[in-house]
Amino acid sequence: MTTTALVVDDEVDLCRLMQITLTKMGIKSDVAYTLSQARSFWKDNDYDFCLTDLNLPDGSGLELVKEISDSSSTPIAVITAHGSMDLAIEALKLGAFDFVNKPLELPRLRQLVENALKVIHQDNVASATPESSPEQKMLDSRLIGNSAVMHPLKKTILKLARSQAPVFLSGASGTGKEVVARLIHDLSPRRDGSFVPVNCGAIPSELMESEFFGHKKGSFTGAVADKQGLFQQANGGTLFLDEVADLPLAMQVKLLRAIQEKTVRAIGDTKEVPVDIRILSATHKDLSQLVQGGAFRQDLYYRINVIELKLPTLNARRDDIPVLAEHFLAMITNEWQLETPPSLTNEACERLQHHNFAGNVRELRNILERAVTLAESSQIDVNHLGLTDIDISHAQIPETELKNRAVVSTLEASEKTIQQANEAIAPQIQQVPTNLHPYRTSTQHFPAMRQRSSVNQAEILNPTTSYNDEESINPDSTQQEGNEKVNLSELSEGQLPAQGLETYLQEQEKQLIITALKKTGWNKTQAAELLGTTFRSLRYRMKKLEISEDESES
Ligand SMILES: Nc1ncnc2c1ncn2[C@@H]1O[C@H](COP(=O)(O)OP(=O)(O)OP(=O)(O)O)[C@@H](O)[C@H]1O
Repeated sequence: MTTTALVVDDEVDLCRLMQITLTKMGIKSDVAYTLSQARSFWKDNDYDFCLTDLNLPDGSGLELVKEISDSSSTPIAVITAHGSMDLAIEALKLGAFDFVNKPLELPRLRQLVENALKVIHQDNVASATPESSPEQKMLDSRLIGNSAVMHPLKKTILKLARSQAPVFLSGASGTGKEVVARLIHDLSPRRDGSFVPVNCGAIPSELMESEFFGHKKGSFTGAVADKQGLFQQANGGTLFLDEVADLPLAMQVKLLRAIQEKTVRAIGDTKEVPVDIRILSATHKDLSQLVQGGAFRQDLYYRINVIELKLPTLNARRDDIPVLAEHFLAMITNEWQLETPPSLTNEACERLQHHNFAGNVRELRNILERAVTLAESSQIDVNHLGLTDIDISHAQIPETELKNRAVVSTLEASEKTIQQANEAIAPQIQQVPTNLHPYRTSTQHFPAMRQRSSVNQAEILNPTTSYNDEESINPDSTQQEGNEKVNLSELSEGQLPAQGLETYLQEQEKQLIITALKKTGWNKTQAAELLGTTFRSLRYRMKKLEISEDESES
């Protein structure tokens, strides 16, 4: 079937040029010279896409964008006067899928039309198989969750994937911003191009320009060969600026220019190279606040934040926890090549649904990975989860307040708040799960506990027991017999680990495992016993922490 298009512009010559281009691409088109004519054509015909100028004799093309986007899924693109970026952004916000500047460059026009054709093709496939379009399947298999908040989110993602508009993904850490960015790319007409993720906070500022735009050989000391920048790597695809809030101000100016001009110039090069990229960006920080404080440029913010997509926290979609857990357990089974797929007991699943997830979906995945290594069988029960915060189902406390009260998650909570939390919750706690495995001691796992060594905190971990440091290393004293005690924490009173909690814990874990292995002459079965864990778990940890027998020499 022939594709049909409506072209709207009051410049006769330009319309003719566009029509010739479309005909060459196998597309039949009608031309309207005014807004009212365009409306009338639109009413009487069934076009596959529309291309409109914004400046029409009897009104603005933005009206047409709004009317068509509100009433159909037909892709509509706009033609803007050179430099009128604000109008282009407004059109994208209203639902236009792309824009092209005047004076019209034919390669750019062709590229826009090709993207439109891909979107039309996707729509045709989707309408032929409404229940299971390939796009819907991809979305459902990679963005897990069917809760009430996820439905509109998924619908928006499908819509945004068709557009070329820059999308800003906001939301707390671990909510799935990168997952969504990849999906937007893979569902878009750009899917055949590259998805290039870049962690803006991880590039040293002196290397940033070269990383983004590339360099020519010899342009500075150390530039031993030509290097392609990230913009060029993403040409034809998507550039994902993760942690965009961490861009230094000087780099923000250069980035803005490249995004606006759609050209880049490598360090040491004399010519600008055109790039065709879509920008997606994300941060867990409040970017608008950074703009207000002067740490982030308003013009760049405006340019990358054409459409904001806010991702919900896991606490706001607890209904999704079982299905997410099932998904991660299946992934773990696959990745670790487990013979028997692990599963959660009903109690464990319920406990997870009542956990305060400060780290969102990432935290859930980590909890499950740990639980699988700790469980002796394929059944994961509550004690394997190692959750030491308060079961929030028992406490009628608002979520925001709980966030402050969850001792594990918010180490910065004040002494007073923790005590208040204990007082409020203590009567309702029957048995807070404590994982007394040596690897998961309170001292080791929660270094900040030491600095606030009040009885109340210990009660949160176990209301019936208060540990001193020695006991917390291994409460099972029989296992400690004959073994010298290991000083697990090198932190002095009031200190937090400079290297961050995860690294600190990993170092401690490694130290403990090596100690046990040394004591048993590197016999893993005996070392596992000594550590009170399983052979399988020890083997996994050794692999994860890259402990090899070579270290027996050290
Ligand atoms: N809805 C989801 N379905 C399946 N996996 C998910 C989902 N959301 C997040 N994840 C998983 O959780 C982990 C964290 O996700 P991701 O890196 O996308 O989060 P983020 O919001 O970008 O985090 P950060 O702000 O820290 O960079 C990843 O392992 C990801 O695969």
